[in-house]
Amino acid sequence: MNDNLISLKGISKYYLAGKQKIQILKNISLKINKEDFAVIMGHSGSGKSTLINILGFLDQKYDGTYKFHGKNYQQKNDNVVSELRNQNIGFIFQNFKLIKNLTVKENIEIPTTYSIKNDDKDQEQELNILLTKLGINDKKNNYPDELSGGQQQRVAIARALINKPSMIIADEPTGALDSQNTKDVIELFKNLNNNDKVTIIMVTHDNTLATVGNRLFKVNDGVLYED
Ligand SMILES: Nc1ncnc2c1ncn2[C@@H]1O[C@H](COP(=O)(O)OP(=O)(O)OP(=O)(O)O)[C@@H](O)[C@H]1O
Repeated sequence: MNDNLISLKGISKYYLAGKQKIQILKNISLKINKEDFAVIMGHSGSGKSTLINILGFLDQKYDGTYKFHGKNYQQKNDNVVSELRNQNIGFIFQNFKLIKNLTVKENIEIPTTYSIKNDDKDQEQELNILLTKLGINDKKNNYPDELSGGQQQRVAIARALINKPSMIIADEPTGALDSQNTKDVIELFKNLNNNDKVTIIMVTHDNTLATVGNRLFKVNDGVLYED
């Protein structure tokens, strides 16, 4: 199967520094298929976050063409793009980005506030399945501060998965984790990719993770290479 999910053609991105236009991404072309687990590496400041912000529809200001499932969303209004993001993409960050004064359960349910309402009972069941799968079912009513780093990242992963996204974008998801938790997160990603057919795009600085996916990309000074 070679089902195309993402197609970038000639993507360039510029920022203004005073009057000077600085090119951050340089003519990037790329295809990612549904079954891919793509790892993106590169030096600090090379443009990785800029690239995944575009892939995740967090940034619509770029030159070139981005097609998702064969469709171009660059000119669509914010509501259409938010819905697309909410229903298709789960985001995971290095620092978890959990909300401190919400419980684990409440944090995970945040994305469902904006989606078409499931039956409350279905949602509760869905949440329990997810928490059990991630080994944090006993932490449902705890606050993020009461959890270890590895547990907090699993909460963030549950939040990313609650709407059943077709794609996960993970920016340094293991950057704040020890080696055992890193292994667990990668195993989970592999499982999601293999069994649940979730596309994974993961940025990492960790050389030991270069080969965990089936695709390896390197960004060097705004230019993308496939290894
Ligand atoms: N809003 C902005 N305005 C101006 N320049 C920016 C902006 N955001 C990013 N940059 C610049 O774009 C370049 C690429 O940044 P980006 O965050 O994509 O790098 P990165 O590869 O993700 O780095 P890191 O590994 O440190 O997270 C950097 O030189 C950065 O300073």
